[in-house]
Amino acid sequence: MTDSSAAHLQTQLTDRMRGSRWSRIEVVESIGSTNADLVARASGDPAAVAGHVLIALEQTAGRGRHTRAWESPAGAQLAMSVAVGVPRPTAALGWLSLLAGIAVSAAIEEVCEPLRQTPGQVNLKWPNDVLIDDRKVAGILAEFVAAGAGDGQAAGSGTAVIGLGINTAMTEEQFPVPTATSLSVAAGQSVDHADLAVAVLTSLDDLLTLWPDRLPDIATRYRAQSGTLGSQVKLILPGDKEIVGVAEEIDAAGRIVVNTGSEKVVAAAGDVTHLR
Ligand SMILES: O=C(O)CCCC[C@@H]1SC[C@@H]2NC(=O)N[C@@H]21
Repeated sequence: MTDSSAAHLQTQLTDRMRGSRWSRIEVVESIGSTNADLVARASGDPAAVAGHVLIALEQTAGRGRHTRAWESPAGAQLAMSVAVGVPRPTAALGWLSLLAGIAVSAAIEEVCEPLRQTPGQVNLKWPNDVLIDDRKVAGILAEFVAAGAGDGQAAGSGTAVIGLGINTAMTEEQFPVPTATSLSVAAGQSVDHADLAVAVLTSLDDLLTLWPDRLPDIATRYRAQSGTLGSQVKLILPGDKEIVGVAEEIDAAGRIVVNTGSEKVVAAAGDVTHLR
């Protein structure tokens, strides 16, 4: 029988990620929110938490974008947060969550053979929803904790906590919305959480070597994986204003640029629907 305990997963991951930027990997059976936990730790000692990874087999108060709740039923999702040191102020902070989307979609394609066969079947909806056949399989929430005045770090520096939830074994009955999916439903394959976590952490490690100095290289990879860029989209902006247009590009700050025909709207946040 395979050992699916938190302690076993932690030992496997610590072993397999040795030598990477991920200096400490912790796996817990249950937690409120892995993001909330790392954010709290980063607020106490920002420098000490960079490189930490926290995984939970279950979250009881998972956090989604726009203060929504996020469901993480026991054993059915890879729920993981990583802490990344941000040593100096940068306008490219928004790219961290986009970069995480690339890492997640690449990892899914790596571990799910059936999904690798059809390029574009796994794609990204701006900013960082990971879709399979237009249904959401993974979400990402990046939060920034600025270093306090007394931390001895440069102003504008801090820690980014990037949280990601990948629905691995969730069933149709467990989906919070009909537009959700999981790897088992979409690919008909059960995925080993250790293999998936290693693939995500390795890909993140690689992509972070390009951030923030080589944004064009990250942008090229984002565009290749994006279902949004070049498409006709509906964008609901904070405050509920709706626009329709072609998603043309992502700017240096990670904002989407939508051309409505009469103007170019640049948005840092919002909800996109792909129209075609
Ligand atoms: O699409 C979204 O709304 C973002 C969802 C992010 C969920 C992950 S699960 C691990 C980490 N901990 C949380 O509380 N949220 C993120």
